[in-house]
Amino acid sequence: MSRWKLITGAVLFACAAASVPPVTLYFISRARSVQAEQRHLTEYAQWTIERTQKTMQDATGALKEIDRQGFRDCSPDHIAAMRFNVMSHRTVGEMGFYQGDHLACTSWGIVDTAIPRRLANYSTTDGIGVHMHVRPKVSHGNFAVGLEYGDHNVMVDPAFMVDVLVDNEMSLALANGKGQVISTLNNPDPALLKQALAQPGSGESHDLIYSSYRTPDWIAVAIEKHSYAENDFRRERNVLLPLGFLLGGLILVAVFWALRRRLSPLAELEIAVRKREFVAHYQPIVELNTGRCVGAEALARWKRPDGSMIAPNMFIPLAEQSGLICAITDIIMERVVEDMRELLQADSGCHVSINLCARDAETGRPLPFLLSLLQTNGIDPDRIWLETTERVFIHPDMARNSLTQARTSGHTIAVDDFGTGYSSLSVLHSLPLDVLKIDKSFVDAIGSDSASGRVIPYIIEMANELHLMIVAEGVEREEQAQYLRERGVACGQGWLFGKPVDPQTFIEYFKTNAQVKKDSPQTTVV
Ligand SMILES: Nc1nc2c(ncn2[C@@H]2O[C@@H]3COP(=O)(O)O[C@H]4[C@@H](O)[C@H](n5cnc6c(=O)[nH]c(N)nc65)O[C@@H]4COP(=O)(O)O[C@H]3[C@H]2O)c(=O)[nH]1
Repeated sequence: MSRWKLITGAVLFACAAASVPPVTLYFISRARSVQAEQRHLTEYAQWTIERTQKTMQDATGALKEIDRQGFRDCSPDHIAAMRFNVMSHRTVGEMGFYQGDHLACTSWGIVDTAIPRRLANYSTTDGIGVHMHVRPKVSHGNFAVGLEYGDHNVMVDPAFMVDVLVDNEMSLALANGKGQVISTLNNPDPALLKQALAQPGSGESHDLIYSSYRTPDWIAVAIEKHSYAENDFRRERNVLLPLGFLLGGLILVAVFWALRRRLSPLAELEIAVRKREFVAHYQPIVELNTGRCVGAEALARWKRPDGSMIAPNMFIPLAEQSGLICAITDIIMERVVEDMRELLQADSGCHVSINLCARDAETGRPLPFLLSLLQTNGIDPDRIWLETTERVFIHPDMARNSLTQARTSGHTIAVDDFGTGYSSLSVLHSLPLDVLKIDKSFVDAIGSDSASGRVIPYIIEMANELHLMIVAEGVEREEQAQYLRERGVACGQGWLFGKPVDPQTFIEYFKTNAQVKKDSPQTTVV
């Protein structure tokens, strides 16, 4: 994924993720405030049913009392007993007695018009017949709830059933167990009441909240305006929203921290190592006297997914610092074997030089891996040169062990960038070295009167004294090649002969330049 895509994706993700906690907590605080208000409404619905049950208890008490007294004759004593019952039960408005299929007398006296007995709308679980909306024909009073037990009935004002002290503009409704409304207080919204009676529990419409409470005989519904939940909502919001913004902020910080980390050069390099995004390019090494190509140095390139190549000086220092260099060395070794297998298997006189970082040169870590790789692919270890730098010689004892091991395995050992370090002659003498590569800075200075230019004959002399083969690096001009040739330097590497190229181009170059060129020391340039 490209850097910009990653940044855009991360910014979008961070914004989306950071908005989740405040938005969620906003809705949670709203839901909590609505739930709190609904609990409050449920309590009112419960109280309404308690009130109804008390009313029923009082009214059925009156009915059972008169039934127990055994009057069945509408005698003055019977009527007096009914009056007494009405007076001693607060919720009872009037009491009546049926004889056969019509009302014979009430607490008001003998009924002289024909009032037929009707079937109750339904019966409660304790056997009381309920007439839901009765207009008392004797007293011409308001609509009442008629309760019937045996042959007696009572008229109850439905307002008693919802006689609850409500706050705000709360409205109440009481219905029987089948959802038929018996009494209301403060005109509850009909549509919402219908919804509340149809499904148990709590709910809301855009401006109202309701809660219902049920028993087998009764359903009570309490309804009020949404705005009454506002106070709770404000309180909840004041606590939860800052927490939401804090969490959102933490998410932003975490995402940007992760993004920064992901975009850091080290993270990029780690991913590149994991994805094995490294390839080797090969720079020819040429025999100066004959112009014959004798091998190449494998130079790492970081090949990005978009095809661009990153030069080693951009990532090798970080790789060395972070320890990722070990993995990169292994990848390059594998690439060399893959790329050059056929050339190295054939007795073509071609070698490939692989760079070892200082730590690997000291510890010898990659040697067993390299050896098994070469054995598996049928390549003689003497086809592989190992390049190390003078830095390794700070710990000559460690370097001696691993370099000896490498040499015993058959590899040629070269000291790279020679002249840039501070190795003494005695240290160099004590180490198992085969090749000395003169650093480009000295080759650049050939022909000039600079200090570097004056040093090069001494480096050559020292290498000869130590019986080391010399490869001069960074040869760009023919006069440099001529100078080196005249002083017996065996090989050169540089743009004069060829720049580092991809494996296929190098193989073609090698095939063209592997023979001795008698006429001209120069080779075909890639
Ligand atoms: N201007 C100029 N430059 C020339 C000329 N001839 C060669 N060069 C450059 O000099 C460097 C030679 O490699 P080095 O001294 O081993 O220096 C290498 C080596 O120290 C390190 N390196 C490269 N690949 C690896 C690797 O696989 N492992 C390790 N540990 N280090 C590596 O990175 C350094 C730089 O490599 P490159 O950028 O490929 O640069 C290469 C090469 O492209 C020339 O005539 N003119």
